[in-house]
Amino acid sequence: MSLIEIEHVTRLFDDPKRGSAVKALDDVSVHVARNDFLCLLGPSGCGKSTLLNLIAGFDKPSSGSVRVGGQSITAPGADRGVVFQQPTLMPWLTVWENVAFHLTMQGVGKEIRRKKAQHYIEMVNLKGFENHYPSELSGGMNQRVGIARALLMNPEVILMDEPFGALDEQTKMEMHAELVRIWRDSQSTIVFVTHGIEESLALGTHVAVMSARPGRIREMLTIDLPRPRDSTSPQFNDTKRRILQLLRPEPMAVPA
Ligand SMILES: Nc1ncnc2c1ncn2[C@@H]1O[C@H](COP(=O)(O)OP(=O)(O)OP(=O)(O)O)[C@@H](O)[C@H]1O
Repeated sequence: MSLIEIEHVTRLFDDPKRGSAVKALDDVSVHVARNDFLCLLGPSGCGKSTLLNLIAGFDKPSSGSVRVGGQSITAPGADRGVVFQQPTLMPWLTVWENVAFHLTMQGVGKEIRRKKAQHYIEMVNLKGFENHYPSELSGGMNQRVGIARALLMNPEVILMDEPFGALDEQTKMEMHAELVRIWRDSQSTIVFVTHGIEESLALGTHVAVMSARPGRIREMLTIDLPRPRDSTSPQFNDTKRRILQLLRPEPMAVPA
């Protein structure tokens, strides 16, 4: 059984201003196995975030079903950690307090919170910054705090919506290496939204290439390139070319 099962999902959004509806997803079916690293790749507006939000439980499909671990998703849950493009940290809390934020909400004592936070702070390579505030860190470091916060809940699935979109190329590449290591160490399952072809190939075990309006899965690719991924290798570039072909707009049917 797959850990995540998305079956024939359609999501329509009402557009009352225009008296119509937007079909953000159209009959999307995706299965994600435990320990997979799935990248959802496609142009702006193809429904990547909509699909991620359905798995997170922030939204419900108009038709079809979304299950994680065999359970139908109706709301957010501790089995799914979410990392957004902006790390949404509390500016008045230190790094370790931000990482342990969910435990504070659960009324867990300070000593246990501190200890648990430390484990994940070290996992994301932020040792020494425990008592810094978000404003004292770089964008990449803040994003790592957000990742540590999601990992601390030990979720079965980590959902990431363009988490490195705001970072410069150099930092992004460092974060890719870091995230692959974290994914391996924590043996988690990741669904990662991106519009970057190279990013999807640097990270994923699978890439779901989506097409725009209505959002559909054009193809699910298995990426079995050796790690660390070498973006100059012929195999990497062959796969990149294949994805570029898939991302080209589908030709309109020509009347006979
Ligand atoms: N809450 C909403 N109400 C109305 N329309 C919506 C809503 N959320 C998304 N949409 C529409 O659904 C479509 C898919 O949006 P979505 O944000 O999922 O795309 P995306 O692939 O994540 O785009 P981007 O890469 O630009 O973030 C778009 O046409 C968008 O306008």
